[in-house]
Amino acid sequence: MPALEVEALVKRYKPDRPPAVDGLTFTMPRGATWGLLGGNGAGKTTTIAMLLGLLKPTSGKVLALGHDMERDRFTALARMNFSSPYIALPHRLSVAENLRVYGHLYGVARLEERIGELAEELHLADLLDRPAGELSAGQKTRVALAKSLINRPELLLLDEPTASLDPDTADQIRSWLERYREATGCAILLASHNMAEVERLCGHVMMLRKGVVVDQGSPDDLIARYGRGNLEEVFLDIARAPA
Ligand SMILES: Nc1ncnc2c1ncn2[C@@H]1O[C@H](COP(=O)(O)OP(=O)(O)OP(=O)(O)O)[C@@H](O)[C@H]1O
Repeated sequence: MPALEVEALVKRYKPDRPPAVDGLTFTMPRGATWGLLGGNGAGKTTTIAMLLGLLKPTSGKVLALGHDMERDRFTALARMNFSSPYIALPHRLSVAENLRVYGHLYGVARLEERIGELAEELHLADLLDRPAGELSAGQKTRVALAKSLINRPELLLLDEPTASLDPDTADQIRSWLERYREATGCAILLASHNMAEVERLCGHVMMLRKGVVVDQGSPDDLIARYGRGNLEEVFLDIARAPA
């Protein structure tokens, strides 16, 4: 069974505006890491919000780990998780309290042990007693990632997973994500503007433009097909092509 099956997904926010996502169809296998790329406003966040069931699609269908997100959302959500720089954690709660709240929501067994593991792996030990609202942007990103892993998800949706991280920390997080995927077989869909990150982590990328996938393939395939030296150059070619 695939991690995600998405069929003809459409989101139209306003009847007089073009759809933000316009007929997205794809099947992402278990254990894969895929990238969702596109310029500002291409529809990445809207797509992720629909995949999570946070936003109701205008039409189309999403099956996450075999569960229909319209009818059986809560069974699917227990086995998946997400992280986004756009969703703030409760500000007054400490980092540890935040992780406890989410851990309880997901019914995580041996929660304190899990929080300890994540604190060690993501170097959060010094932050556990600090209020989430007082952290720097990069520290918040790491805490959001810890939150997204609290229930050992089988499907992880990451919107800009290394936003605001310094190059050293971002590199550690990417290595950690690779190890997590290898150890657990978790499927990861990530939206990112960092092409080097996508080239390193993703086996397949979908290029979105105005809510439509205009090209897709492995980073190596795309680079070869466009006759370019890296994914950033491919991205620029696609983004600047006439509509
Ligand atoms: N709540 C909303 N109401 C109306 N239009 C919206 C809403 N949210 C997003 N849009 C529009 O939908 C389109 C896609 O936006 P979305 O946030 O999904 O893009 P994105 O690819 O994530 O962009 P970015 O890289 O800037 O984060 C944009 O044209 C945006 O203006």
